[in-house]
Amino acid sequence: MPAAAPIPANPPLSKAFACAANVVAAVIGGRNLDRELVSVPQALRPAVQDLAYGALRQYGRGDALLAPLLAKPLAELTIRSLLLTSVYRLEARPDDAHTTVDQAVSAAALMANGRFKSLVNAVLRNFQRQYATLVDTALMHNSARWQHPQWWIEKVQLAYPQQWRDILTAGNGRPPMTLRLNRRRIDNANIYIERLVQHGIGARALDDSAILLDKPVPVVQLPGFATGEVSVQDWGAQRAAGLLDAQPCMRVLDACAAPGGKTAHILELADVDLTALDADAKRLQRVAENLGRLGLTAKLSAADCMAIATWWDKRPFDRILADVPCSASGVVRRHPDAKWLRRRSDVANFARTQSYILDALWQLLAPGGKMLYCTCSVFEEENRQQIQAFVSRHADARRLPTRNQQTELQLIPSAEHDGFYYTLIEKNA
Ligand SMILES: C[S@@+](CC[C@H](N)C(=O)[O-])C[C@H]1O[C@@H](n2cnc3c(N)ncnc32)[C@H](O)[C@@H]1O
Repeated sequence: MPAAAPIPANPPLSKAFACAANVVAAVIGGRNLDRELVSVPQALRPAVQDLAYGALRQYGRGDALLAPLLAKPLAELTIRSLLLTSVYRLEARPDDAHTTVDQAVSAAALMANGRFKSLVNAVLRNFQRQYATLVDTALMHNSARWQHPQWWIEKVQLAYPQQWRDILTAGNGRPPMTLRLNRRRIDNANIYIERLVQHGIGARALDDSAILLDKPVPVVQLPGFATGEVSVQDWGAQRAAGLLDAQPCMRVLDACAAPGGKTAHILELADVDLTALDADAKRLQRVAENLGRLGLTAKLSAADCMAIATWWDKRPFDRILADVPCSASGVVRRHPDAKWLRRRSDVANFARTQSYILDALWQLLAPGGKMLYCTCSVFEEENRQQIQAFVSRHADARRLPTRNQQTELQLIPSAEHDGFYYTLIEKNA
């Protein structure tokens, strides 16, 4: 096999465009964005990631902007994806429009035997000429205006008559990067912030242990990361360990643990006897890595938490964290592919699985014990409706206050945290 040509240190943008177009086409075809990005050569990855994330974040808008410029829908998915990434960059970098068009046309020459080079050139030049009219027309479509599928917009509007615009807008933004201090190692956020500043990283404290960075940085640049002084964890996710209220020596189950952010936080706050399960053995490996870096220990088991007979030793748990698989509608800005890949029916499927998981885990809870149910969703079927149905099925379940006497906490995505739902349920003694 001939050796692959080496990629230069600063590869031309055309290569990034061609590669991003392939990634976006794969995602439109149903593949996972992050998994596709893993196979992108390292030298190209930052540029490809920016183009692919950007194009997918505003896919509804890009699609509507391009439609009037194409005589008929473009069957060649990679070329359509090249146009989507080009339109994203033209809007994001209006100062660099000449380079965008030039490099996108060069990318087209590298793809599909160069058959679409003239078409790409013509579409992008027309895009520039007709921009104002195209935007006016596109914004008449809801999915272009709010950059989410129509069914998703309707669900959020119905559930949040006041806040739906904020929720959708937050879903289209760039996610914040937040750190969690390991309170076993550092007990004052301001001390760590001073160290960040010495490393040229701006940040502010959100509470005693959560620190919001002014902008994301690679973890290798964080002082003390490798030695377990801090972890990266969204502020909304940091609510879990405190709400669970695990006390020293308790038996705790983290039933859906990977990659282990909440597992580690629980262990940082108290010396508990913790079992961390995940159905995905590969993802469970990340729990092991995270705990190793932080110097923490738990019993790890790759198991389906509902298949109790395969892993449970019949000793009840005092606390259970059920951070269940969900639509991830509260963290869509971190996974912009999800909103276009999901179907309305997926939400009902997630809700069904969540109810099975809840019923299975309830059998494992000691009388007087507490189970914390958590999703990173803003959809009611997975949250309020799920828990209302659960307590009506289980006469021995009682909901406890989470904050201000409310028995549930629905965080909507904001500049400071992602969207999360929490509710704490106690089993009658
Ligand atoms: C929302 S993620 C958990 C995030 C994690 N608690 C954290 O804070 O890092 C949901 C996890 O549930 C796992 N999962 C899905 N179905 C499961 C099942 N039946 N039993 C155990 N784990 C399951 C998935 O593999 C996924 O890792």
